[in-house]
Amino acid sequence: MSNSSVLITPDNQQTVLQLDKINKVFNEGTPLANHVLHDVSLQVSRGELVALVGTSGSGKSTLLNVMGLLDLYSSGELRIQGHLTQGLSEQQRTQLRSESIGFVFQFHHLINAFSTIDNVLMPLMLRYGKPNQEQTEYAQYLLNEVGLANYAHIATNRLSGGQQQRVAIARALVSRPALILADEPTGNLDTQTADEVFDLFERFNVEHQCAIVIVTHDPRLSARCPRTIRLTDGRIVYDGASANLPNAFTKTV
Ligand SMILES: Nc1ncnc2c1ncn2[C@@H]1O[C@H](COP(=O)(O)OP(=O)(O)OP(=O)(O)O)[C@@H](O)[C@H]1O
Repeated sequence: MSNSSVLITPDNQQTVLQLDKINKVFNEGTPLANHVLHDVSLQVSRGELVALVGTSGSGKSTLLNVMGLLDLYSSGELRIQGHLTQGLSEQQRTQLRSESIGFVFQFHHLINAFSTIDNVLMPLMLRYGKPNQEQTEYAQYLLNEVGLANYAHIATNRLSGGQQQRVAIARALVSRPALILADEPTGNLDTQTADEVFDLFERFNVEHQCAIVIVTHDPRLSARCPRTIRLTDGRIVYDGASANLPNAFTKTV
């Protein structure tokens, strides 16, 4: 399925994520200092589906963690839905994160002992406490959407890997975020299941108009994203249409 139908026009285009000259130095000021991100500038608008690619160690996860306010950056400016993130307290960062961003990781971090629907509701429970009827109905709607309508009350450790990743996607969407950040979400799935999980990202991207940035080593999946950003040694070396990615940059491992 192509994503070319995304309804972005100049009128409703809205910047969800903006990075200006972001640098990240681990262990700054120590002999172990490691300058991993170098002047990374990019913008992601509502409804975009973006692949973040690059060889192992190029800084993809570091960049995703910075974008998601899971890690601090060393210099530059980062805005999420127009909010400047510099100088926010930990509590404010957590609030902005939980209001604006949904995460999907390779290892989905579901809580095994909990039912599927409680896992989906977890971000809302952490924020608001006991879920209300509208929230529960929305979680059930998302489970229907990811093909798990009948699994709501089954413990997640009884689901297959692909099913668990579907639960993680529903969980990422439950707070209706403007941005989904996914780090190798299909990394431990077989090809067919990876394709099916990716179909869901495409569908939610179009139907909910959430922006999605997805780290992947799989060139088949990055080719399905209209836009690719490629990192080499923590620098953006390509940012444009995936279809125009130079051959020299198609290697994603
Ligand atoms: N907490 C940390 N402290 C110091 N260096 C780190 C830390 N986390 C990551 N790095 C370094 O940052 C660089 C980029 O790592 P990162 O995990 O972002 O790469 P990646 O492109 O996601 O790699 P992969 O595709 O293998 O997951 C590596 O050199 C790594 O060693």
